[in-house]
Amino acid sequence: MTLTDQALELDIRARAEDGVRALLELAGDDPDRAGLARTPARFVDAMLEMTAAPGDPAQFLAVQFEDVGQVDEMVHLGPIPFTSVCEHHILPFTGHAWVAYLPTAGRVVGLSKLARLVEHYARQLQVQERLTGQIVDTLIKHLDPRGAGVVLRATHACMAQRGISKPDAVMTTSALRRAFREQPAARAEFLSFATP
Ligand SMILES: Nc1nc2c(ncn2[C@@H]2O[C@H](COP(=O)(O)OP(=O)(O)OP(=O)(O)O)[C@@H](O)[C@H]2O)c(=O)[nH]1
Ligand SMILES: [Zn+2]
Repeated sequence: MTLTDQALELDIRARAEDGVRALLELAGDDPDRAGLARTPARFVDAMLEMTAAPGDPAQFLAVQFEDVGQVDEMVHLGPIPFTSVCEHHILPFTGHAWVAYLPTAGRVVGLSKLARLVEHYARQLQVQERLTGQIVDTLIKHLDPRGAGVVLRATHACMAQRGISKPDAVMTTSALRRAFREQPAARAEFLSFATP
């Protein structure tokens, strides 16, 4: 990062903290009282952490195993807990992901990579439908499996703590590709795994 980039980042950060101070004032509080003095900095840090999109799928999905024998069956991981941030209200949505694929010969990844994939796309400003599609499409792109599917179930703080105030309403989304979409048996097998 150049000095100019660093100065720009510091300037954006200062403006972001000023924005949080303004929000606190708008909410009728005193941003200078002791309990709130570091809140703008903490909030900005939290925001950066929650949207940091850890890891690079192209790198961690490139480590593929060829010596696992003939893998004809579905590989499935879930429930994988995740938390993401709704891009409309910048509030969390939290739940579980189920991820599965039907490997192409020699294209199997370590199980943790499926959880890393969920984590990568969850730690961004999101809507649940896009998050679901990005996870499955990245698996398709890097593993070229015969089929893949993702189900997400989550509760959204923006529906729980404001607005319509329905704390327990669960949003379910799914994205099915190739055999999971085209073959009823593969679809049924995946969806039977992907239940709470
Ligand atoms: N489809 C979808 N909608 C979402 C997601 N997260 C939040 N929302 C919805 O995004 C919508 C934003 O609607 P707007 O009418 O622009 O905002 P709003 O006035 O705050 O909406 P209310 O929540 O109905 O008060 C709301 O209906 C949220 O429930 C998501 O992941 N997917
Ligand atoms: Zn929202």
